[in-house]
Order: sequence, then structure tokens, then C-alpha cells
Amino acid sequence: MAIDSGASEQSHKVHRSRQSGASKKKKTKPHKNKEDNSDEKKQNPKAFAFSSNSKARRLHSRAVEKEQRKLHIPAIDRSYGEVPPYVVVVHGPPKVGKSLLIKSLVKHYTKHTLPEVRGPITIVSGKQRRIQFVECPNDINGMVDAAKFADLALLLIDGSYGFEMETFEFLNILQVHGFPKVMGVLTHLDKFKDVKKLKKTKQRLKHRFWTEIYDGAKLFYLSGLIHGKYPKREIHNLARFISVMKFHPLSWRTSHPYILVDRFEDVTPPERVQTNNKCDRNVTLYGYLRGCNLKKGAKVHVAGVGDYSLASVSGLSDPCPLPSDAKKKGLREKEKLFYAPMSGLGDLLYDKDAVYININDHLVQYSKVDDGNGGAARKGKDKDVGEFLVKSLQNTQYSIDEKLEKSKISLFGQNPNYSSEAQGGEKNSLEGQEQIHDRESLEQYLTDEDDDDASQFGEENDDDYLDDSRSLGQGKDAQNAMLKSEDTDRVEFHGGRLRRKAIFGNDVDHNDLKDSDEENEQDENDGDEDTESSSSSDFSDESGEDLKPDENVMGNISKWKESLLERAVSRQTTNLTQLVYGKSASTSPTLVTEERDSGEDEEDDDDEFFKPKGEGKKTSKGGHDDADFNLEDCSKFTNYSEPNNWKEKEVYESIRDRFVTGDWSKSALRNQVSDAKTEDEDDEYGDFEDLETGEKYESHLKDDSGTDAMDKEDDAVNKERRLKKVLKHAKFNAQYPFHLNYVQFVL
Ligand SMILES: Nc1nc2c(ncn2[C@@H]2O[C@H](COP(=O)(O)OP(=O)(O)OP(=O)(O)O)[C@@H](O)[C@H]2O)c(=O)[nH]1
Repeated sequence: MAIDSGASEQSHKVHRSRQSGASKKKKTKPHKNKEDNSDEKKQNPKAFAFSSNSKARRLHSRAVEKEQRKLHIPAIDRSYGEVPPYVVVVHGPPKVGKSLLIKSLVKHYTKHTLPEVRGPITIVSGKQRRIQFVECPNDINGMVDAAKFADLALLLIDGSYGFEMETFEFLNILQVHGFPKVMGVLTHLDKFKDVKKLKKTKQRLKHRFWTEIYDGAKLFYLSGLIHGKYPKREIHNLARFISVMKFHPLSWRTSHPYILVDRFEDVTPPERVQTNNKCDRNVTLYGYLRGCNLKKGAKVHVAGVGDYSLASVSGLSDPCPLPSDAKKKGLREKEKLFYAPMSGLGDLLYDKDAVYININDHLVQYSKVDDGNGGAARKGKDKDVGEFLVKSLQNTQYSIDEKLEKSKISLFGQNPNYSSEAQGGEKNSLEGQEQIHDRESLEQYLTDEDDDDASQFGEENDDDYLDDSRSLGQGKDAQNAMLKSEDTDRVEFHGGRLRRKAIFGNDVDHNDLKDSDEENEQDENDGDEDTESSSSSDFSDESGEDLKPDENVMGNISKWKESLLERAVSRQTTNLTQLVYGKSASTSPTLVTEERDSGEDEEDDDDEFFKPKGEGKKTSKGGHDDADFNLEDCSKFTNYSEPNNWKEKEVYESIRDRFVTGDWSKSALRNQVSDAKTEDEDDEYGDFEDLETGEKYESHLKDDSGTDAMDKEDDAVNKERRLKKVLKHAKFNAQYPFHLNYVQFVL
């Protein structure tokens, strides 16, 4: 009974039908009731209408926003070929963790640990994407420069401290430069002990960030450090975000070419720098070209330096190429490339005309050891051509150019060994060891000398000394390698990376002079020591002999040279006069001097010989100024006629009648007379008498007596014509007196 009573008392919960989920859907799918439902819909037309006003407004604005977002101005992508790497600028106030973030990202992408962040670092982040990380400097100029090329700006903010002015300054600069994509990253969040406070701060900073940029701007949180690095998971998320981000081209940038230089090289000839420390330098800049094409000769602005024109532009092979287009997911380990020349990372260095491969020091040292010990043992089986070539290359001390240069000295033919220098590749290789020893001692001498003379030679020598000492201070094996390499190239730390600088002729000159001095001293000390082993010493000996001969010999040479100099000078003068004035000019001075020697009286007589009367008069009037007569002056044949002294009464009276105030009739008469005179002179022209022989020469007209009657008739006709002319003139004068004067004056 008890059981029955209990059962009757038990109250069951009413079954609640499913409100959502799959079973609910199943139940609300009754096929039978389909028609009924459709009827219901028809019956209730307001079922899908909005019930709330505000909700409807919100829905509408959201739909409009969505549509608006789709409406983009079509961006024309002018790029062809491989897209240049996107530039990610990491910005933030000092000590916020910029370097650490770049290192972490590079580590994530490439699995390489970056020792130092210097200059742009290019990495391959995906099959179609490369990224260049650049740390933004903390000064305003650096920010302006960075804003010019940034495709994405990572703004690092110290979460424990809050926003700093640098962030806002950079945001303002970005706005002026077209505003690229921006992402915030909060660091130093591990300093919060209170989780609630951390949460609140995050919220506060996020909203502040949104007001500054736009609502919903992405802000990342890096919670702290694990083993001195940011957590892998957070870096992975950030990297993923960067990898898939869409970069919209900025209009100004797409229409202007620009380059973010990731490497530069000073290619000024060293001798020019030596002569003038402040000379104009030639600088080669390397980097990916963005925007549009760049032409040779285009004017470029180098940020922070100034405006320049491009001497040349050339395309190089890509130092960090995109992976092959194989159909596979992700990147293989090999394809995880990166290129950071300024940070001293990456084994390949692409130059304008060469590709350099960096090989670690411990890999370079093997060959010398082989030569000494294992060389003989391996001789039998070692038939590798490449290895042999490398060894022979290592043993060569001088390039072919240098050898050829030195072989020129064998013009004197004293030592046939010099000419063999140009050929002796094998000989050099055999004597290599010996030569190295010589060089070693030479280097020691050099350094000693530099020690002493450092104060005298100034900075350049100091640098040389530093280089030498640096090269010598690397242990014996390394020292050998350095000494060998010093002849053709010098390994030095420049621009943030190790570079081998090729040194030819001119750089060696400075040292060669010292070498020669040293060798001379060495020769004096060592006496008969054979110096054939090193060609440099031979060269210096030869040059030394030429430079420092005995004093007696020098005296003879100088005497011989004196006469040579005189002869050369005399020749030079004749040559010069001939060159400048021609042959006639060179001979004329002698003639003139002869004439001058014969005396003035004779000169006067000679002048009259065989000269037309008119000219004779002219020469008597305008003679040469003997005092100022210059033999080598081309102006000696010109006649300097004396200017009339217009203050003399006779002179100015002679032209008085030519003016308005003068007597015109007189001048008319004078004209007639002058006309007649000129005709007479014409007739007489050519009459002269030879004073030496006493013969008189007259014109043929006068001599011919048969033609006299004809002449008289002509004279009569001429006179008539002249009279007619005068009458006409007089008539005309009466009519137009002024014009007549004018015409006369001109005549
Ligand atoms: N506790 C903590 N320390 C951090 C965090 N981020 C960076 N640091 C430390 O801050 C110091 C500065 O980091 P850097 O990466 O050199 O900062 P930076 O911005 O590159 O510095 P500058 O280049 O000098 O401006 C380092 O010792 C980092 O270990 C972080 O989130 N938490």
C-alpha cells in the first residue's frame, strides 16, 4: 500500500519540448502540416516586419555599412613580376621591446636567431609573400622616414606605463603619409600582478587606441617573457595575422618609385679619398624597387642626405627569392629564406657585379693545414681539380694585373727573373711558404715602423696600423691567411657586416714606398741575403736603385740633364713660335733684326726701293714704334697710323668746310680737284724709279706715243662729261640745298 501511495504521490515533470537544435528542427518539419504553415504565413503578413523602431534603425544602418564597405575605389595594381616585400615598421618608445619583437618574429619565420637588429631584414613568410622588418628609430626624423615606406606599422605600447607621446607623434606622421595599416602591440603586461587590474587596463588602452585610429583596430597582447623571449603562441598568432593581412596600395606610392635601401657601399676610388678626405663620394645603394619604374638620371631624394641624380640603375638577381611554385602546403625548411645584410646575417651577398659567399673562419683554415701535413699523404688519391685550383689560388700572392705591372720594370733588362713573375703560377705555389714568411717579417717591420711614425703620418697611418695589428692579432693560422689575402683583398668590418675589399695598385703604392725603404734597410743589414723569393722585394730593390743612386752618378746625371734642359728649352721656344705664328713668323724676326742692324738711314732708303709712290708716302707717315717692337708679337706687321691732333689749327681747318658752318662752294671745288687728282693718280699708279740703277719706270700709257691722239680725244670727252656733272650738281643744290649737304658729307 505504501508503495502504491508513494507512486500516486510522485509528480512527474511535464516534458519540455526542444526549443532549438537538430531535434527541434526535426519536429518542426512535419510534411503534413506544410500547407497549414504556409497558410499561417499568408495569414500573418507582419510576421517578418520589425517590431521595434530602434532595432529596425540599427539593422538598416548595419546593412548600409556592409554595402559601403564593399564599395572600394578600384585600386590599379601596376606591379608586374614578383611583388616586392611588404615593409613592416616596428615602432615604439625606447626600451619597449622593438628589437625583441623583430627577433622573435624572425625566429618564428626562419628558425634563425638574430643576434642584432640592424637595417631592414627580409624574410620569406609565405609562398607569395615576403616581409621586410624595419625597426623605427626613436627620433622624429627617423619616424618621418619610416612613415614614407611602411606598409604596416606595429605600434608597441608599454602596457604597464600606458601610451607615450612617441606613439601619437608617429600616428600623426602616418596620417600625413597616406596612413598605412596599423596594429597595436601591448608589451610588459607581465608587470601586472592583479588580473582584474590587467583586464581593466587592457580595456582602457584598447578603447583609447580605437579612438585614435578607428573602432575595431587590432590590438595584440604580449603577456610577458619566457626565457627572455615572447611566448611562442602569441608570436605565432601575430605572425599569422601579418601573413594574411591585405595591403591596399597607397595611391601616391604606386605612382612614384621608391627604394628602401637594405645595403649600401662606398665605391669611391680610395686614392681620391686619400687625396681629399671630403671629396664627392660614389655610393652604390641596394634595395627593392617599389612603386613604379626608376630611370637613369632621375632626381632622387635620399632621406636625411639630400637630392641627387642617379648615375646608373641596374637590376640584380633577387637575394631573397620567393619559393618555387610547387603544389604543396606551406614552406619547406630550405625555402625559409631571409636576407639581412646590415645585421651581418645571411651567407650570400649580392653585389653589382659579383655574389659573395660568406664562409666561416673555421672552414677557411683547412687548406693551410693540408699543405703542411696532410698534403703529401693525400697526393696520391687527391685528384680533385677544384681543390687544387683553390690551393693554387691561395698560394698566389699577386694578381695578374700586378704581375704585369711589375714585369714592365724589366725594361732595364738587369734581371730576367722579373719577366718570369708574370708567368710563374707554379713557381709561386712552390715558393709560397717562403714568401709568406718574408711577408710576415715585413709586416712586423711595418707595424714597428708605424708604431714609431704614427704621430708623423696621421690618421691614415693610424688606420693602416690598426688594420695590420688587427690582422696580426688573430692567431698564427689566421695571420697567415690574412697576410696572404692582404695583397688582393682586406677583410674588414664595415657597414655592419664583414666585407672583403679588393686593393689594387694605388692603395699598395703607399705601402710599397714603405716596403721599399724597409727592404733597403733590410738589405743593408743582411748583406748578401737573397731576396729573389719575394717579388715585392725585387721590385722594391729595383725601384730603390733607381731612387737612390750614388751622389757622383747623380752629379753627372744632373749636368747632362742641365744641357738637355737648355736644349729642350731652346727647341721649345722655336717650336712654340712656329706653332703659334707659323713658319713665316719664325723667320721674319731674323729678317727684321738684320734690317735693324743695317742702320736707320739705309732703312729709309730701302723702304723706297721698289715701292709704289703712294705706299712709300704711307710708310713714311705711319712707321713702327721701334721701342715697343716685339719680335714674337704677331702685331708687328700692322701699321699704327698716328692719330690726328685735332687741337692743331691746320688739322681742324682742313675739315672746317665739311660742316654746316663751312664754305660749301670750296668743298665742292675741292671735290672736283680730288676727283681729278684721283684720276691722275690712277694714271700715274705704277710709275716708280729704281734709285740703285737710276732707271725710271713709267706707265705704258705715257710711253706709247701712238695712242696720244686717242687720249686727247678721251680727255675732251671726259671734261665735257665732268662739266655736265658739275652743272647738274649745281642745279640740284639750288633745289635741295640741305640734302645736297648731307650727300656731300657722306661722300
Ligand atoms: N618584462 C618584460 N620585459 C620586456 C618585455 N619586452 C621587452 N622587455 C625587455 O625590455 C628590454 C628592452 O628591449 P628591446 O627589445 O631592446 O627594446 P627596444 O625598444 O628595441 O629598445 P631600443 O632599441 O633601445 O629603443 C629588454 O631587456 C627586454 O627583455 C616584456 O613584455 N616584459
